[in-house]
Amino acid sequence: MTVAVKKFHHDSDLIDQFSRQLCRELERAVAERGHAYLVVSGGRTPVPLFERLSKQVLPWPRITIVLADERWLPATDAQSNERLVRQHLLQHQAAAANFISLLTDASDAHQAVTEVNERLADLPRFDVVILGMGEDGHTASLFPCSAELEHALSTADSVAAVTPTTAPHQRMSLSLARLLNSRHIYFHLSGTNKATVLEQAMQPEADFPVSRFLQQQQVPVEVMLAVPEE
Ligand SMILES: O=C(O)[C@H](O)[C@@H](O)[C@H](O)[C@H](O)COP(=O)(O)O
Repeated sequence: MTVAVKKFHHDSDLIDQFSRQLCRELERAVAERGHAYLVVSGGRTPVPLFERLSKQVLPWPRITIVLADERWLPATDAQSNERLVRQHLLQHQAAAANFISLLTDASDAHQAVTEVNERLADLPRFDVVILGMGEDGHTASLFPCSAELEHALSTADSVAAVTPTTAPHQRMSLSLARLLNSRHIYFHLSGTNKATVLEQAMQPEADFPVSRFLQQQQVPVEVMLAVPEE
């Protein structure tokens, strides 16, 4: 399956097209199956997309949002992905959406794996998964530097606890298997550095965590990439 890469020179053009496409897919999922499941990522890149999506008229009560990964922090922390989603996505029209948190009261993410797996156990195939990527080739919290990487890439569980050594905070990440149990995966990327890493990660011999998504044959992948004009 080939990866479709759509390049934009302006973030705003990317957001226009991406949000329209997402609306169509979410509407279609609700029309066909009665409910839509949307997975979103944290980090800085998705903020303008979240803000745009939050204002769209969609059947939000029939849409459930899950994070691809969470930093193991209270949901009130400025670095929390849940806080980001609550502040920028679950607003306006989208305030009516359902949200499933990846957080528990446990102080260590490893202690929370069973509880979070149970919380996600009944979820069907995701309709749309939106992932980001770091310049080290991580996606979700599948960090190349972490001791738990092989487990997170091979487990049949929905989630894995991950301790990155090159990024702050312990994480709870959806596993590779759970993320690939989806109908459509998007990567939302911005900047020339990420464009370069993407190109490397798409090579057949590349072994970045993100390569597991770019090289698989199971789920269609589309990259929405904003790079300034040369
Ligand atoms: O919580 C997180 O850190 C993520 O979900 C992570 O996978 C993110 O998508 C990338 O690190 C890109 O982050 P930026 O958009 O901030 O570059």
